[in-house]
Amino acid sequence: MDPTPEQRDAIDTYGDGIDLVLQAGAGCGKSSTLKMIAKSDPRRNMAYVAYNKAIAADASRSFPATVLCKTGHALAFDPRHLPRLNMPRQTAHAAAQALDVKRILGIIGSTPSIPTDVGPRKPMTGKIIMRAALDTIERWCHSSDPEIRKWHVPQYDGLTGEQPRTELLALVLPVALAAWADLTDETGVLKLSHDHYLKMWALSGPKLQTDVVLLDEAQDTNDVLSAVLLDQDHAQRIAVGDSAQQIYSWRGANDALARFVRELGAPELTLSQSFRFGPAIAAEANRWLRVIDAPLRLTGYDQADSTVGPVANPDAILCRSNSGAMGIVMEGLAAGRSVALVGGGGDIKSLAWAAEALQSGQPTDHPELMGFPSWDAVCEYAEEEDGSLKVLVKLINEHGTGPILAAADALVAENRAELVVSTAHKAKGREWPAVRIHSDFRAPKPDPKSGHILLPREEGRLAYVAVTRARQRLDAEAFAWVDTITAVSG
Ligand SMILES: Nc1ncnc2c1ncn2[C@@H]1O[C@H](COP(=O)(O)OP(=O)(O)OP(=O)(O)O)[C@@H](O)[C@H]1O
Repeated sequence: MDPTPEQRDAIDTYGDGIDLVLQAGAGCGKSSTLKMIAKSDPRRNMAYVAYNKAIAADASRSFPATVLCKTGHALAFDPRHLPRLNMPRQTAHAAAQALDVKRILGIIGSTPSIPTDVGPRKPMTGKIIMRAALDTIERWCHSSDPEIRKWHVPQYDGLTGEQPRTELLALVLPVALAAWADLTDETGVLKLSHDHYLKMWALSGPKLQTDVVLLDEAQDTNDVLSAVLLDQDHAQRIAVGDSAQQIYSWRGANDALARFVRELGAPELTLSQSFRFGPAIAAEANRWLRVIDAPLRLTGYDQADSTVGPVANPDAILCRSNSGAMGIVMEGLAAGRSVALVGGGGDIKSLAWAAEALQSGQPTDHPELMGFPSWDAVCEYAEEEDGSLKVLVKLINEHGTGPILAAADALVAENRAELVVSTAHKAKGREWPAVRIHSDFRAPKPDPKSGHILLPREEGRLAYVAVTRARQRLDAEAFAWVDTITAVSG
């Protein structure tokens, strides 16, 4: 295949031996370009860093042998971690007992409680404190910060006010510090996770034995990994991705493409010729790129036939939330179709179990619901907000948790499904012939101060990701509100 002028430019700039950023729009032949680069220079060793195992395995099969294809975790892995990684699954309750949370906090007798934003005090059992401490360690592990600090403790819905937050920090931080000390101690008792050894590796200041580092999907990279790769000053550093597809900043990921430009002064090249879809879908993508003020515009492939309009039987339906996706799964099952949910039913099951616990008066350590003392408090809170909690409450109050759990158990594998349902987040990197966007992507409400219809920029990027998953037919009726947006935030 002949390189396009943009691909030629990328190969030539690589040949100049300088650090480089490659902004590759959806379906614009990013992998092909990286292979062209690797083939242009067979004498140098390259390390291609993929964002998941499947992509690393795929790349290992198709890239030249000079390219080592691994995830960041695989680069960091050391077999000495195996016994701690292979420990049996440890619940927050078991971890709290193993670490003896009560001893760390000097708790004698009754369970401590903290105030909540919605009124009643919430009992903080050892299990809940441990869960929050482990969440804190996870957030810190994703950062490039050398020490655990209070900003690593997640913001939990229902516990965001000053007093709840202060009291939460006083319980969680000492346990997080003790848990990390345990995890780094060879005789420790807590189960190790992949993020834990990645952080240990990063803290050791590793140097990769390679001439070139290629970071893929760089728009959503945890700082812990970007910092290691930026530090490889003996190597030529290349970041590849699409800043307009950054959709995981809410989980702490950052745009490493921007970091490479800022910190290395790397020039930024663009691939804008899409080979995935034709001009109609490219136009839909460009509407969103315009809304979010992205510099990129896609050119549709003139040899691909694509249409935008109602699709009766899509291959995939993309949703904003897990609960929205579950609603579609249940509709599909009720209509007698075989349905797959990308990523499986685990997320929705744990939400349903957490709701069940609250409904029967038990506390839950599920991060989305742990800030609430009761199911009524969740419902009350959801009334006032307009996000995913509202969709969850509606789903659970409408169907009950039993049918939701049964539907999760009735899911089939994607290759056996008549319909694939996915959140837009989990559809990252995927494509289907015919895609419908679900109506749980809601139009933003007017901002009370300015009157603007204000769209958070990351929501606009998510919409761009969603519409660009379609190859041939796109039903984006649910995004009819795109033209009403008058401002973006974030
Ligand atoms: N220069 C080219 N001429 C013709 N077809 C091309 C060219 N470059 C890439 N393609 C085709 O485009 C399609 C997508 O390419 P590739 O797999 O490299 O993209 P990708 O890495 O999946 O892109 P993205 O990550 O943006 O989805 C492939 O079918 C590939 O053969």
